[in-house]
Amino acid sequence: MATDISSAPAPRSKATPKPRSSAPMTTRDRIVMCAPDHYCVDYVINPWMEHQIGQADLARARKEWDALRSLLAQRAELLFVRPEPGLPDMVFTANAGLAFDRTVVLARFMTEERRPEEPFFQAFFEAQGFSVAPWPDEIPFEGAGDALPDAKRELIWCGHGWRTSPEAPPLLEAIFDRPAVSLRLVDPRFYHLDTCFCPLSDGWLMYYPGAFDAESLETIARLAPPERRLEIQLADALHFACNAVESGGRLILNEASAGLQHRLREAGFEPMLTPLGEFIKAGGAAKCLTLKLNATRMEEAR
Ligand SMILES: NC(=O)NCCC[C@H](N)C(=O)O
Repeated sequence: MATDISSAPAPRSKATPKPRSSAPMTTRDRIVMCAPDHYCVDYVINPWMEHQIGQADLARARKEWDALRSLLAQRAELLFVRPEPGLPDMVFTANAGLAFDRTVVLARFMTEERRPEEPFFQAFFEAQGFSVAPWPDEIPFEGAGDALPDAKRELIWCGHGWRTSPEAPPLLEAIFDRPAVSLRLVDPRFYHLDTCFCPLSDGWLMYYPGAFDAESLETIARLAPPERRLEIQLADALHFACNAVESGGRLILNEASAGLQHRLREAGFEPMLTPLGEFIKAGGAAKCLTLKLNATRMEEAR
């Protein structure tokens, strides 16, 4: 994969960290969410859900989700998908698909439990005026849970190994006309790429190395210079620190150790913690509860 990293920016002086914005000041992120009206854990499709059936507290989940929504609404435009009874994981809109400009690739879920969500997400995108890119039914793809745009490098980081097929990245490359870099996930606790990897603005990458095979770590090292790599410890990864949403100049996440928060500030980010423990019972946190509609052109960003 021939991505040129020679234009990577020089590291900012550690003495003068400044919060940065993930988007030009004139644009606001557009983010899709789905209210937890029907949220619960009533099946097990990842290790986080084991022993959690019936354990999610809906009132507390609603409070956590409302707090996340309020934080995001201060600086982003929010759009809402209608929650459907019997589809408790619809709250995790990251998995609905991957959208750029007016085109969306819809999820083709690996697990039977989540496949019934597909038509509802499709209806949402069509109502918003998106065109749905054709996708082969036999190739699982779990949307922006496993496909993370990197604006600086103009590529898409793609995870596979648990939920998304290794055949997905070349298809995404063709549809979105940008490189898709494959990373293999090897730890079942980090079953989606967004649970262990987070591309940030200015080419920064925050990730938990233990979630990847050796070849994938080499790929990351080849495309990102050490001064732009923020490797995190298992304890932070288990608190879903990588499952962060960068929006409006802030980095919103469930939890991060004091050490990680310090490193993020040194790198110029403004971490903002908001507890999401009820959703971690189903294996998701801030990033999973959101889907950014990516705009590559100013006129599309609104
Ligand atoms: N990691 C994500 O992008 N989403 C979280 C999905 C949680 C859901 N219970 C699942 O296993 O598919």
